[in-house]
Amino acid sequence: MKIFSAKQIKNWDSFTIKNEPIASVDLMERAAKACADWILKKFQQPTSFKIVCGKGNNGGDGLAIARLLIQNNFPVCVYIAESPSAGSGDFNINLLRLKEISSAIYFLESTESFPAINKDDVIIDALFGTGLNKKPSGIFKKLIVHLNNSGAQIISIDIPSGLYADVHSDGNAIIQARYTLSFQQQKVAFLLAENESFCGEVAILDIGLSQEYYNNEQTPFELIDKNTIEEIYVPRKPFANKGNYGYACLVVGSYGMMGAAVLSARSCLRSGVGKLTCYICKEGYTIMQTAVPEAMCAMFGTTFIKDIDNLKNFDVIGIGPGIGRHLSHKQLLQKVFKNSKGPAVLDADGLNILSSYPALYKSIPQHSILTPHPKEFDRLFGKSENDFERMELALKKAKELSVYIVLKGHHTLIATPEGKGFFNSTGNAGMATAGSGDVLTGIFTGLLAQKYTSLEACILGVYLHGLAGDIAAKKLSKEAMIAGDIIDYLGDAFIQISH
Ligand SMILES: NC(=O)C1=CN([C@@H]2O[C@H](COP(=O)(O)OP(=O)(O)OC[C@H]3O[C@@H](n4cnc5c(N)ncnc54)[C@H](OP(=O)(O)O)[C@@H]3O)[C@@H](O)[C@H]2O)[C@H](O)CC1
Ligand SMILES: [K+]
Repeated sequence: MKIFSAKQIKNWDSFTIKNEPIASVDLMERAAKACADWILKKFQQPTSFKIVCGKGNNGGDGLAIARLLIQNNFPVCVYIAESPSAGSGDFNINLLRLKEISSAIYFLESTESFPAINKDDVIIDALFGTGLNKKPSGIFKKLIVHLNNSGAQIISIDIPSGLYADVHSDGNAIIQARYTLSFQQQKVAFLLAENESFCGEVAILDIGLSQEYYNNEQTPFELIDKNTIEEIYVPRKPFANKGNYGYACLVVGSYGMMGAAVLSARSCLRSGVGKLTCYICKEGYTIMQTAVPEAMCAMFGTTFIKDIDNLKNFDVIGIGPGIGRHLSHKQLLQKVFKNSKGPAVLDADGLNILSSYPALYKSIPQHSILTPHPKEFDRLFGKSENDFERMELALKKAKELSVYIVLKGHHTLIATPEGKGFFNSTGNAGMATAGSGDVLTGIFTGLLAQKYTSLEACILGVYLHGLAGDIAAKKLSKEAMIAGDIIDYLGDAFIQISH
């Protein structure tokens, strides 16, 4: 699903109003009804709502929600933050409509007029939406702090007030929502870790914005969903043999880190690869042959891999999990880069070694997949001040080096050489566990070997990895699940995407 900027969302709004056609106040009513329906499902009597509104359309949504909740017999007080603005047209229409059924409407002109808030109250935050155009200051800033300090649950309408939808919200006072009810689609700000404490649980509500605008509008950002996966996933052919599904190579493991090697080998095989050889150190031989009998082994070095050969035999090479940082690994990387038939997969210590030799960056095979977590990313490309800056840098570097950068996180970002950014929608905090990244490397290597393109392998890989993690968390809990469980549930994940 495409993700639009605040400006594009505004245009989407106008396009819908003009072409559906629908009066803007009726579109606001549709948005408010979607929010009220969600709230009515979640909260029972005798919840008391305090709705805090600005004077733009976000505030208008708040007023319409107030009316709908009152009509459902909930106690509702409305507070409007005063400003010199006359209020948007639809705000004013909704204010008149609300006044007909309620007198509990208060204007906040100073901190003295701020309401006392009970911990059991539920606050609905409709102060600012996507129209935020400067840092909240003065009474607005104080109001945001007052609401955050109240200890009451906050539901933000469209976006937590104070947060920008698609740029870094540098030091802004921002509402810390328990829930954010946003319209039609995710916003980039919701997908970045730096905003986790503001957005809470995000629910996306369908308000019927124009499909035509959605189809025709271009954007660099997408959220990977079921539809994206349906377009990519290729079911196995009935007459297939293992030769049809590629020959992968993993350069993995060292003394004390054979677990990473085993995890990546198992996940590579569970991703459907035809054949796999693991390049490992001698001391890992018995471990690998016992733990993963389906994989073949080639051995070099005693405690770590010293050298490799015959790389031309493989359709794809994955390098990194558990190899440690040894001086000779520079040559190892050079050999892999030189002998790779196509794109390679680089992870963990593979990336750490690479970051010590920036001169090697230019020789990374075209369309290779680099899978750094934020710290590895910073080591490779330099520190970023915030998540937006890191995202932009990932897009720049992916283009510059003609590689796919998979920046791992809660919503993993795939930065492509074409300048696009795909966010993953599967996965959970239980996957923040040792070995989870090794599993992902195995999956990418397995999918590339089966002739998925690098972009397809990235998208399908992160989605399957997250989905298997979600299934594991459901069965075992986020706490108890370990990386090996992600592999164990890869089969269920494949079954889900193939139906
Ligand atoms: N397409 C949709 O998704 C729909 C969205 N709706 C809702 O509309 C808002 C966006 O409404 P908009 O009126 O454009 O903007 P806001 O309500 O967010 O606020 C704009 C007003 O606030 C003032 N402003 C902005 N920043 C500040 C600040 N830091 N301090 C003080 N005041 C601020 C600004 O006034 P200026 O005169 O200063 O420019 C604006 O007046 C969207 O988020 C949804 O909630 C529709 O209801 C349905 C369709
Ligand atoms: K809001």
